[in-house]
Amino acid sequence: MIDIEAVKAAIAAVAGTRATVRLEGTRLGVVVDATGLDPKARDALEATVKMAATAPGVGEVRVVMTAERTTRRLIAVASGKGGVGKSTLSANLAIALSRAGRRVGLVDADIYGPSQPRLMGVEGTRPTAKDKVLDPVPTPYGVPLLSMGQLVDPGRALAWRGPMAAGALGQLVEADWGATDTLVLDLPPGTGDVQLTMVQKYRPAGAIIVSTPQDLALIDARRAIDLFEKAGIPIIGLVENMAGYVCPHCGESSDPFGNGGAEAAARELGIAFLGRVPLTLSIRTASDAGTPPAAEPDDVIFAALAAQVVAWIGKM
Ligand SMILES: Nc1ncnc2c1ncn2[C@@H]1O[C@H](COP(=O)(O)OP(=O)(O)OP(=O)(O)O)[C@@H](O)[C@H]1O
Repeated sequence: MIDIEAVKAAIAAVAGTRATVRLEGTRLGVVVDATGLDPKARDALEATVKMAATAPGVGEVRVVMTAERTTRRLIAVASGKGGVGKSTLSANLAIALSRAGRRVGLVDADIYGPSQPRLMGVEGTRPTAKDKVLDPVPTPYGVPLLSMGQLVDPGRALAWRGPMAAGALGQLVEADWGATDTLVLDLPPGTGDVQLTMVQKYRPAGAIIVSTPQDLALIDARRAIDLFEKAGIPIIGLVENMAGYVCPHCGESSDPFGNGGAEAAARELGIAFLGRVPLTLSIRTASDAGTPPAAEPDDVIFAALAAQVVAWIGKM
């Protein structure tokens, strides 16, 4: 005999008025209104309701979460030229977004130097596939990953033109991402045909441009912005990487390339300025060792960038 009132009380204790309970024979169905919850809170509520519903005599428990599933958004990270820290930023932003409550996956589309498997601590891991659909590789940071480097041998993709690169990107983006709601896309550096074709075909919701202080006087950042404007993709904003040098010995910060230039450049270009990431030895060593600094409990730098991106997504 099932004590339905006790079961209802147990469910109400964790879900309040969000839950509606129905018993058919020994089958218990619970419909939970998940409106307004972020993806992680929604998962957590589903798990606690399931636990609360498991009572003596109950055969099967079915929990149905209502409210629309959020659509998966691609957030592109781009740079006008190589070596500005686009991959480092993509990895750390993906982790920081995950820590901010989003369900995040990372797509490494950088055919010229796919570095995400190393940055995310899963170098040498190959994804499996089911019916030709790839299964993203889990990483120690709760952000599953697919990388061009896991599909093709280094060097082979270098000569690809746009359509081939976009075809390969399709396998990464259309993989089995499950409940992932945000895909951070690490684009190849530059603003040529490969990047334009990828962007036109997979239409990111928005783009983040990474630049360094010494590039800002140059036209690279502007070229990257033009690329997205041409494709009709909104720019989320500009991140200045390697902004100021933090001495590993005394912790003092200095600005060999001046200070405030990026913010002024963003203003001039008519885009938002998302923040600066300093040039520090620890960012380089931690990233290269596969232990991204955004995963550290005391991270504030990448968390602040992620907060801006979450706010931008919220306004969409
Ligand atoms: N803020 C930083 N402080 C110190 N080192 C950094 C910082 N950002 C990136 N680096 C280092 O700079 C190098 C280049 O970074 P990264 O590979 O992320 O650049 P990229 O723009 O993605 O390059 P590519 O165009 O080759 O893909 C790496 O060794 C990385 O560890």
